[in-house]
Formats: sequence, structure tokens, C-alpha cells
Amino acid sequence: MSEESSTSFSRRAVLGAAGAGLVVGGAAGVTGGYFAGSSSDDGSGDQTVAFRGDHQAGITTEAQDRLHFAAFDVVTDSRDELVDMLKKWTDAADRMTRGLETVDDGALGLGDYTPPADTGEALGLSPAHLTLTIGFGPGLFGPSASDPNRKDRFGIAARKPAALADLPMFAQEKIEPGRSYGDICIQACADDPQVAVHAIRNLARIGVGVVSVRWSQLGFGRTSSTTRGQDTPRNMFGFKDGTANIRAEDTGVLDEHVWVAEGDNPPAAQWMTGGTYLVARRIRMDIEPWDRQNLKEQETVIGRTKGEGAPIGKESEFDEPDFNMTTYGAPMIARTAHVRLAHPDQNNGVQILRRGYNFTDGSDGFGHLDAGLFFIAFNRDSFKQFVPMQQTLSRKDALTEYLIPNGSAIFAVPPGVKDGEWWGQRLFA
Ligand SMILES: C=CC1=C(C)c2cc3[nH]c(cc4nc(cc5[nH]c(cc1n2)c(C)c5CCC(=O)O)C(CCC(=O)O)=C4C)c(C)c3C=C
Ligand SMILES: [Fe+2]
Repeated sequence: MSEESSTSFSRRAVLGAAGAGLVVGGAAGVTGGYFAGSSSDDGSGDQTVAFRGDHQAGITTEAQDRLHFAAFDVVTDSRDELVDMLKKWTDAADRMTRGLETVDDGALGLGDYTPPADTGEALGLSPAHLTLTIGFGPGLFGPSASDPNRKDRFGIAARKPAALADLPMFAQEKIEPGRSYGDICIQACADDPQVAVHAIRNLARIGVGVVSVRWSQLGFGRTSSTTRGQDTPRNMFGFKDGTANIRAEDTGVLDEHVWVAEGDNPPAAQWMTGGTYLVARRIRMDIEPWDRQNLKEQETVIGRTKGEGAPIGKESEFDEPDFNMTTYGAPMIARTAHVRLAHPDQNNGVQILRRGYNFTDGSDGFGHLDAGLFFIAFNRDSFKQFVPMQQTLSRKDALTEYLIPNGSAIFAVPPGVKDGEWWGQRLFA
């Protein structure tokens, strides 16, 4: 599909033309389509992030402020139906990221007696830097934690990469199956929550009969920076989060720690070259006990100051932590401090790209906020990176006392789609 077909017009153009009393719709021959696929806001209001490319958008893309993450179960056994849906999803996703309706004039133009092909709540809204990132879970290939008896329904078991396996159980977690696992995930990020929700809702609608939503999570504030230009945001414990994250500019680090390389897989799993693995963890944070701790204790648990975000013993946010500094013979950064235990020095040099979001899902019926961090990380092999890091944190990290991880999932995120290509083509073709 061309980026700017003559019958494509933006959601803004629909309302603008309608407001001016024009007839809109493909049949009426209205032309427009002025949201080109640029990667930034150039000042003209073109808030698009390119959907197609070597890697999927939504990984190193400058982290947007809002998230709607959905995990789907595939409910059909038909490979043809699944492939057909993935093609329709690709088309709709490509369009929505450019600020277009899922199909031309889908919300209003199909007549009075047909369900609209676009749900309409994004009419008049900009693309808001929407990115849609797809991932495939272990259950798509056969038995997995969500269904240990599952067959290889789509004939792709031999194509499953070794690094796509269920995450192990970790100490101190309370994983709920209804918030975990999934055959396919879609990560929708945007700077407008309605745009992200619209995208997930329409993909779920298009997928009826083929997929059903297993769980989903909204996030309202990013907890990471993924480019050098971004300010560091704060998490629900009030600390700057994302200071030491990998950035889009660190291309060498990304190649080493995030992107799957050709040599990582045998020929059958080459469809993952240029992709990455997404780990999602819903981590509820014990807000009320945390809020009763004094500032010094909070800073000791994290290993950084709350105001500046500097490593304890240093002045500025981006100063390197010195884990050997002592005071009265004791380490300045506690042995149990989160940043010490998560640092590459303590993890055989491994790094992960964090791209999580704050969440608050009301309260739990006992007067406690159901709030936390929806942790998302991208890495080249979760079993060499995320898993050992999480094992160390679960056992030793002082922060663990305030955390209850209750959702967990892993997905293989294939590389980006080229022009004309559809999501999953290299896996299924
Ligand atoms: C397994 C990986 C990680 C989980 C799970 C995790 C949860 C988690 N983290 C915070 C708060 C902060 N984390 C910070 C740094 C940091 N965290 C991880 C990994 C996990 N965090 C890494 C790899 C790092 C960077 C370490 C380094 O190289 O220095 C920080 C400090 C600021 C920063 O660098 O981002 C904070 C604050 C919470 C609240 C949380 C679970 C809810
Ligand atoms: Fe952390």
C-alpha cells in the first residue's frame, strides 16, 4: 500500500471536510492523505513515527507517554485464518500509525446498516506518535505455560527460537495467569491515551473469531527514556527512572544487547534476525508501606538520591556510580541497593533496554492503591539477560520487599516490516 494513496485521508481531514459541509468518502473522490511517514514532529503537526523499517517501531522510538498493551490468545486452529488476520492487522496498523482510519471512511461511510469498520473515537485526533509493535508468545508454537496440552496448530514448532520459552518462576512473585502469558502481543504507545486505546480496540475487533484478548494493561506515564534528548521521568515511588537506560543513539550497545543477530539462531529461526525479545512484568508496588519509610531509607533501597537521581556519594544524575566508595567502612551504595544489583558490573556486563510505564488501576477494595510499574524490557536473549538479572534482584534487592510482581509474559518481536510485507510473513511464509 502506498504511503499516501489518493483515497487515503487523515482522521483530521474527515472532520475538517465534514465540518465544511463536504461529502467525504472514497466514492466521493475526496483526495488528501497528508500524513507522510516521517519519524518526528517537524512542527507542521505531523506526529507520525514510521511504521515500516529494519526494526519495529516502539522499541528504540523515543518513549511516548501512554501505553495500551494487549496479549491475545489465538482461538482458531486455522493457519489461513491467522495469516489472513495478520495481513488485515498490518494494513490497519500501518494506517492508524499515520492517523488514518482502519479503512477509508470506515467510521461513517459504510452506510446505516453496516457495523462501522473503524470505531471512530480517534476521529479528529492526530497520530500522536502512535507505534504498534507485535510479538509472538511461546504458546503460538505449541505447549506453553498458558496451555501445556496445546498442539502445534500452525505447523511452526520447528521455527520456534530457543530463546522463546516461558519465563521461570522467581522468588517473591505472585503470578496470576489472567494477567500473564499470551500467543500474540501488541504494544501500542502514543502521546494520547485515546489513540493507543483506539488502536488496540480496532485490532481486537478485526481479530474477532481468530484472537481474543487474554489480558491488557494501560500505562499513563513512561518510566524510561530511550533517546538522549528526553528528560528522565519518575516512577510511582517518586524516583527518576531510566537514567542508566540504553538509548537509541547507542547503536553498538543495541547490536550487542537488544537486536537478535544472524548467528543467534539456526536457519529455521532466521525470521527473528533483527528482532528482539520483549519481557512484560506487571509489578504492583506497595505504595503505602513505601510512603511510611523515611527519605534516607528510600534512597538507600534504590541507591540513588530522590531529588537529583544521582548515585549515592555523587552529585549529578549522570555521574557513574562508584560501588567501592565507603563511609565508616560500609559501602556508600548498599549491598542490597537496586541499582548496584541491576548494574552491568553485577550482571556479567549484560544490559537490557527498559521501556516501562506507571499504572494505577484504582484501589484493591482494602483501601490500597493498585498501582505499580508495568515493566517492559527488550533484550537479545532473555535467558542470558533478563532472567539472571531478575533472579539476582528477587533474592537480594531491598526493593523486592515493596514489590509484588503479578503478571509475566515473554514475546518474540520480529524485525520490522518492509514495504508490502505483513506482520509475521517471515515466520509463516
Ligand atoms: C529485572 C530487571 C529490572 C526490574 C524488574 C526492575 C524493576 C524496578 N526498577 C525500579 C526503579 C529503578 N530502577 C533503576 C535502575 C535499573 N533497574 C534495572 C532493572 C530492573 N528494574 C536496571 C538494569 C537499572 C539500571 C542499573 C544501572 O545500570 O545503573 C532506577 C535508577 C535509575 C535508572 O537508572 O533507571 C530506579 C529508580 C522499580 C520501582 C522497579 C519495579 C517496580
Ligand atoms: Fe529498576
